[in-house]
Amino acid sequence: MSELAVTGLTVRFAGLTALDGVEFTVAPGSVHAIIGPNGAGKSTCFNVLSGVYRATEGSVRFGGAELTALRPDKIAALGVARTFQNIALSRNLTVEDNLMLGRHRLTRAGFVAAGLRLPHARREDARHRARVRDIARFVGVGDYLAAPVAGLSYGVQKRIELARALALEPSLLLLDEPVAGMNGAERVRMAEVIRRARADLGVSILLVEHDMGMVMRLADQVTVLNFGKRIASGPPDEVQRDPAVIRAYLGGAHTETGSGTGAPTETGTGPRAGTEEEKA
Ligand SMILES: Nc1ncnc2c1ncn2[C@@H]1O[C@H](COP(=O)(O)OP(=O)(O)OP(=O)(O)O)[C@@H](O)[C@H]1O
Repeated sequence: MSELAVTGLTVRFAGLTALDGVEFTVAPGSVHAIIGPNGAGKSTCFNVLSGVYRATEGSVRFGGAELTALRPDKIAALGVARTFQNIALSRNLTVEDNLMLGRHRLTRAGFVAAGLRLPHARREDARHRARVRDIARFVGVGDYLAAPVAGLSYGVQKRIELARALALEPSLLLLDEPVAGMNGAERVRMAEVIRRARADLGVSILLVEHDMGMVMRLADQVTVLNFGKRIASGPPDEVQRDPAVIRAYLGGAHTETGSGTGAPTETGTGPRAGTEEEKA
């Protein structure tokens, strides 16, 4: 299992510095959350880690590789999978086919062998389908394998998105707002799946999430960004009490638009970090 080490990460877009010398480490098998007000640089950070954006400066090391030099498919091939804030599934395909697509990098038989249904390609296909069924059951969508994604509820689709990332057999999972737009019961369920992905599969998880209840409950370590800079890091309960963090969330410079956003404090001035149960 590898550690993810981010050092001096800087991203500039024309005149704007979206990330400014950001540093953090995700220990193997841990859950690390990145939080911060809107526009703090969280998505930019995810996009660099998954190869979608290029870093202007700095380094992202994982398993001996420098990720800033690699394209998204090469990063995925190193065992880094991500989910997206907006669901990125093929809506007209079945759940099973979406998960098989997520597994694409692990399949050896080429298109021709698979198309001709040669014996070795058939055996490989059966092996992958069996694993996909296991993963679907793991995230609680086993009953929907044959169903097209389009007709399924939003909460179920978010779990399929997670299953698709797990189908890659990742050692590091990047989760971009996994409970955004979910109701309370769906949030509780997703939190449990994420907890088990770490506990049972040993996957390291980097989480961007506005729901502070989720962050406080799931994360071992939290990094707080504001205007592209790291302003705090540490265990959730420490970070929650950090005056710089409270100021960043209460400062009027940002507009909160997402559900469950607000100060990760219990001061009563900003929305309190409620648990998922409280919100259910
Ligand atoms: N492709 C881009 N081109 C120009 N500016 C960008 C680009 N992507 C992000 N930015 C800017 O970089 C800054 C950081 O944005 P980013 O989306 O990373 O913040 P965030 O913390 O994810 O915010 P949110 O919580 O609203 O998703 C913002 O000022 C944003 O407008």
